[in-house]
Amino acid sequence: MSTPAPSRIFAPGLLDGQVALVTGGGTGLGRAAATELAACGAQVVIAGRRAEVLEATAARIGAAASVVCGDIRDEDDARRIVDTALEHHGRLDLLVNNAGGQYFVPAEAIATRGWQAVFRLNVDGTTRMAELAVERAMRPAGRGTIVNVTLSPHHGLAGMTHSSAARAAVESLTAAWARQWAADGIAVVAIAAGHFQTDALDKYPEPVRAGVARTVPLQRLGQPHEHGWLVALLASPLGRAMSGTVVTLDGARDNWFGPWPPPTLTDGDGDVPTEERRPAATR
Ligand SMILES: CCCCC/C=C/C(=O)SCCNC(=O)CCNC(=O)[C@H](O)C(C)(C)COP(=O)(O)OP(=O)(O)OC[C@H]1O[C@@H](n2cnc3c(N)ncnc32)[C@H](O)[C@@H]1OP(=O)(O)O
Ligand SMILES: NC(=O)C1=CN([C@@H]2O[C@H](COP(=O)(O)OP(=O)(O)OC[C@H]3O[C@@H](n4cnc5c(N)ncnc54)[C@H](OP(=O)(O)O)[C@@H]3O)[C@@H](O)[C@H]2O)C=CC1
Repeated sequence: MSTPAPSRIFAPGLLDGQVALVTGGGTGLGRAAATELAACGAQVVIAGRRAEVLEATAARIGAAASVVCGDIRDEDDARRIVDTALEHHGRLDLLVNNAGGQYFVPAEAIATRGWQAVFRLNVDGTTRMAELAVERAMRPAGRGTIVNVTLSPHHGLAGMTHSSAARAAVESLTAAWARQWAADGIAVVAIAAGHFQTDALDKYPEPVRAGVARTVPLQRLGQPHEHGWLVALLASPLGRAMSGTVVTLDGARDNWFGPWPPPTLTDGDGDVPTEERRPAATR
């Protein structure tokens, strides 16, 4: 097994001896975070539902990475994910609550089950993982950092209103947990991510994808390694001092505004598209 290439921007050994658990660590932003954490010296445990995706990422990272399969929406799976990390390494310094998502849909077309699905994943799953990491690893050790990754909800996410509400809830939980767990030596920070170039964008309706970079004042999508750098920074001692903070990483996208629906998004009848359902086998 190979050792990871050193970080391009951080001092060698910044995170030596640290153990990180990254949910959704097999793909996109989670993979970039796990890769950078390993490059800084951390041991990384990556979690998700698909073994083959996780194994491929772990092979790319090398000996610093290990894999645990599970669904963060399931209580038993979530506990097993945390316990596996602890059994392998005897400690857990960092939880990156990265697994999350939603589907693109006009607000008035969101079914109750769809609203619940988005909350189960983004709010309930994130909460479950944070509480388990605190109870089983961080509080007993008297130290730890939790990084909650959200999609910035700061100006409302038209086209993803369920996610807008869910991500705002996670930001609020971040502030509350930071106060609640401070005496246990635990720091909690959120990253409000803008729009990043990951494979996950392929699932959105074509007109949404086509216009997405233009909604970023920097005029380009964020690159996953930039997100990885921020996660590594928050895993460093500086992250502990930032507990309770939401860090926005978005190329100034929070400053962008425009009409809803954007003229480029509607069809001849003025309707906004909803993204295609995933095939049943992958749900
Ligand atoms: C380009 C613009 C965006 C740029 C920024 C990018 C931001 C990102 O976050 S990219 C990362 C995206 N990644 C993901 O979203 C991955 C995770 N997402 C999911 O797993 C699903 O989207 C989920 C959150 C809906 C959870 O899936 P699951 O619990 O498996 O839910 P089901 O597929 O069983 O559906 C339950 C329920 O939800 C409604 N629904 C789901 N998908 C759609 C859809 N495409 N259109 C309409 N309705 C949908 C529906 O009500 C489903 O109930 P049933 O119809 O009874 O099955
Ligand atoms: N790309 C972007 O522009 C932005 C993304 N984000 C957020 O960043 C995070 C990562 O996004 P990105 O990498 O682009 O997208 P992905 O869809 O690739 O990432 C989602 C990851 O979470 C895992 N996951 C999903 N549901 C569960 C579950 N129930 N239990 C365990 N793991 C799960 C998936 O793996 P598996 O399916 O195998 O379980 C996958 O690895 C998400 O929260 C996303 O919403 C935020 C802002 C912008």
